[in-house]
Formats: sequence, C-alpha cells, structure tokens
Amino acid sequence: MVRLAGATRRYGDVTALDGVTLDVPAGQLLGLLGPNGAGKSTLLQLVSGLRRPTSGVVELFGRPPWEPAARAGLGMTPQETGLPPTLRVREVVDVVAGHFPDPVPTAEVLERFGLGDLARRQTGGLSGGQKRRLAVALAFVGRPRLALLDEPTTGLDVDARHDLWDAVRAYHRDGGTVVLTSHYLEEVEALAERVVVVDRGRVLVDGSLEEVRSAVPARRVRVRAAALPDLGADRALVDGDRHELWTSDADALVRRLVGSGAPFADLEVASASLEEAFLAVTAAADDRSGSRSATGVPGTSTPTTSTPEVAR
Ligand SMILES: Nc1ncnc2c1ncn2[C@@H]1O[C@H](COP(=O)(O)OP(=O)(O)OP(=O)(O)O)[C@@H](O)[C@H]1O
Repeated sequence: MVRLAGATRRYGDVTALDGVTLDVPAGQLLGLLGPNGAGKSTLLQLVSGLRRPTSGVVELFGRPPWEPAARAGLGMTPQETGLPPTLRVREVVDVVAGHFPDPVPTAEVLERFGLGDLARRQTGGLSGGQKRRLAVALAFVGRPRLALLDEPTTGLDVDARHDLWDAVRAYHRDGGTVVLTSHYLEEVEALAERVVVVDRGRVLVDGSLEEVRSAVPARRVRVRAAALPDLGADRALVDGDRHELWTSDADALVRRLVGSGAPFADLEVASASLEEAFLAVTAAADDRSGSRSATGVPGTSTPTTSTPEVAR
C-alpha cells in the first residue's frame, strides 16, 4: 500500500524526515508514535502526496502519491481541518462523497460516526470534538483502500474516542489499511498491530506491539543501595541511594544484582506501560545525541549508562 525508501524531507535547515524506509502491506493497522516535531505529520504528507520528498522514494499503491489515480484510493484526516462553517454536516459529507465513484451512503457515514443527530447542524456551530468526528468520518466516505489519520481523536472525550476506535476497527476488519498517528499511547495499544516509533525524523523502533515491548527496556527495577556495580541495565538513573534501572529482562538483572553481593533494600520490579517504554526509547535517543536532558522518564535523574541501539 505504502512504500518509503530512504525518504528524506527537509524544510530549510530542518530535516523533518531523515532517510525513512517503511513498507505498509494491505490490511495492516499501523500506529505511528513520536514526540512533538518527530516527523509524523510530514510522513503522512509525503504518503498522501501533499508534499514531495527532498530525496528518496515514496510510493502509494505502487505509484507516485501525487498522481490523482493513486490518491483516489486514499482517505485522510489531517491534523487540522477547515470545514465550511455555513454548510450542514450532511452537506459536507455529500460534497466529499461527490468526489468518489462509489461513496458510502451519507446516512451510513453519519450513523457510523455518531453524527446522525447533527446531520442538519451547520458545521460552524459544532463543538471542537464534533468537528473532529466529522473530519475523521470524511476520510472514510470514499471507501478508501488506505486511511491516513493524523491524531484522529485529539480533543475527543472518552466515549467519543471509543466510538471512533470502533469505527476504525470496523473499517480494518473489512480489510481496510490504516496508518494513524497519536499521542495517546493507549490508543495505539488498543488499535495498532504494528508500532513505529519515530523521533527527529528517524525510525527508532518498528515492530508488533509485543516486539516493541521487548525491544525497549520495558521493565523498571527500583532499589535502594549506597552503590551498585554495572548490572547491564539498558538505562540507569541514580538519585542519591535510589537507583532506577530499565531493562528488557528484569529476572536476569535481579540475578546479577543478588550475585554481585552489593547490599540493597526495597527492591521493586514493575512492568512499564508502552508509554513509559516509549519515553525511555526517545530519552535514550536523546542520551546518545546528547542534545536533550533525560526528561520524561518517571523518577528521572542523572543517566549513568547509555542505552543499546534499538533502531532497526
Ligand atoms: N512547513 C514547514 N516548514 C518548516 N518546518 C516544518 C514544516 N512542517 C514541519 N516542519 C518541521 O519539521 C519537523 C517535523 O514536523 P512534523 O509536523 O512532521 O512533526 P510531528 O511528529 O507531526 O509533530 P506533532 O506531534 O507536534 O504534530 C518539526 O521540526 C517541524 O517544525
């Protein structure tokens, strides 16, 4: 469905995407994660043909994405959408449907996205969350083969978010391919079968949820000790006598701790959520580049070891 090979996009001095290689096969639901400015929207803009790569290759359905024939099979919700304020919800859906040969009937779109009661409302009178729901619904009007959703549920309350997840799942169940970006890690955990973590325009991790969990230091071992030898943690944070060790294998680390003979107390082992693991990965990338302090990891203090490469 999508192929990027060494895709780079620069804006003046800023390299928004840096040699990204990625294939998205048909039927996959891929979650793109990354901090602000990581390059997620730029990636979606390249795939949708809104922007062209500075170098490298980007293909949509095996064609250059800016060709109308390729884009006809695409549904997209950008991060920000301008809706004509005086048009009614139903009219906006009809206008979009008019661009496609076999659109989903308007009533069905409205029902699927919980917009039935708002059909006659002018879009200028919608709340932020209602506008967002309409914007996401519009991506599905043309029965796309691929839906690109840039932070689809930002601004939605919990119920609306779950309804929207159901709609995305239904589309995926029927064979649709989805690439979505999100700041909500629970969203990616709830929906995606594959997770790609990007930071500073590069792919840091690419795999299934399980693979991402095992590729990142997803266990957190906390212990009090005056001093500890190197226990092979992926990342170690020290604050006085409090040590926080990040690892993908807590059992092995605890065995090494006990085997070292170092006196310790208050041993605590916890599974990190994907959110914490993701923050640890991006913080580890910061450690390597040395350009940002190690913030974001709970209980952060001074990083004492660097993290092994997780990028593939
Ligand atoms: N039109 C532009 N002109 C100049 N710089 C840009 C432009 N668009 C994006 N950038 C820069 O490219 C980098 C990547 O931006 P992008 O919007 O792709 O990130 P993102 O991961 O989508 O971020 P967010 O989560 O905040 O939406 C950022 O440094 C951003 O400032």
